[in-house]
Amino acid sequence: MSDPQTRQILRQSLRQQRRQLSYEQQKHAAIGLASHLPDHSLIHHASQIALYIANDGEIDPHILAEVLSARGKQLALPIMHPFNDEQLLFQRFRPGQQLMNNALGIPEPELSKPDLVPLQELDVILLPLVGFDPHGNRLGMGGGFYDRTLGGYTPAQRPTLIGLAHSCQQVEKLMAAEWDVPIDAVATGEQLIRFDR
Ligand SMILES: Nc1nc2c(c(=O)[nH]1)N(C=O)[C@@H](CNc1ccc(C(=O)N[C@@H](CCC(=O)O)C(=O)O)cc1)CN2
Ligand SMILES: Nc1ncnc2c1ncn2[C@@H]1O[C@H](COP(=O)(O)OP(=O)(O)OP(=O)(O)O)[C@@H](O)[C@H]1O
Repeated sequence: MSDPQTRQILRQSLRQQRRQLSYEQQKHAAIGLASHLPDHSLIHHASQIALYIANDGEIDPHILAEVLSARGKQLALPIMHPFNDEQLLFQRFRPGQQLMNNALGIPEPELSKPDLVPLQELDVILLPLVGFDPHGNRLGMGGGFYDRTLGGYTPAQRPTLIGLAHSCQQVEKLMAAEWDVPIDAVATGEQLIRFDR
C-alpha cells in the first residue's frame, strides 16, 4: 500500500464509507468523542489544542470543542497558508466564531496575524484522517498538508498528534511514505488508542 495509485483507491473507498454513515451514527460518534476524550490525560494536561471543522463525513469535533472550551482550553483551527498553499497555519478559535469557506470548501477563520498560534505553542493537534492502522500510520486527504506542516519538527518539538476517526476508518496496514509523520494516538467515538514507539 505504498504506491500512489493504491493509496488513492483506498482513500476513495474509506471516504465513501465515512460519507455513508447515517446522521444518527455521526451524532453518536460526536457525542461519544466529546464524552470520553476530555478526561484523557493527554487532553486533560493540554492547554492549547488544535482541531478542525468536519468535512466529507469526518468524525465531528464540534461538541468536543464546546466541552474543551468550557474547561478553559484554548482552541485553534488550521488555515491554508495564504502564500505557501502547501502549509497550514493555526489560528485561535472560539466556538461560534464566524468562519468563511476556503478554496477547498472547508470553513476557516479569516487570517488575523495576532491570532496565529505558533505550532510549538500547541500542546495537542487533533487531526482529521481518512485511514489509520494499528501502528499509527495515517492516510489523509492526499494534499500532504499536515505532513508538510509537521515534517520540519522533531517528535520532541512537535505537539502530541491525535487523529480523530470513525472506527470504520481503521485498516490492517498502511505502508508509510517517507514523508508521513506518524501520529501518537487515534480517538474514536468509543476509545483512545495509543501507539507505542
Ligand atoms: N476538516 C478538514 N480540514 C482540513 C483538512 C482535512 O482533511 N479535513 N486538511 C487535511 O489535509 C487540510 C485541507 N486539505 C484538504 C485536501 C483536500 C480536500 C478535498 O476535499 N478535496 C476535494 C476537492 C476539493 C476541490 O478542489 O473543490 C476532493 O478531493 O474531492 C479537502 C481538504 C486542512 N483542513
Ligand atoms: N514533507 C513533505 N515534503 C515533500 N512533499 C511532501 C511532504 N509531505 C507530503 N508531500 C507530498 O504530498 C503529497 C500527498 O501526500 P500523502 O498522500 O501522504 O497525503 P496525506 O497524508 O494523505 O494528506 P494530508 O497530510 O493533507 O492529510 C505526496 O504526493 C507528497 O509528494
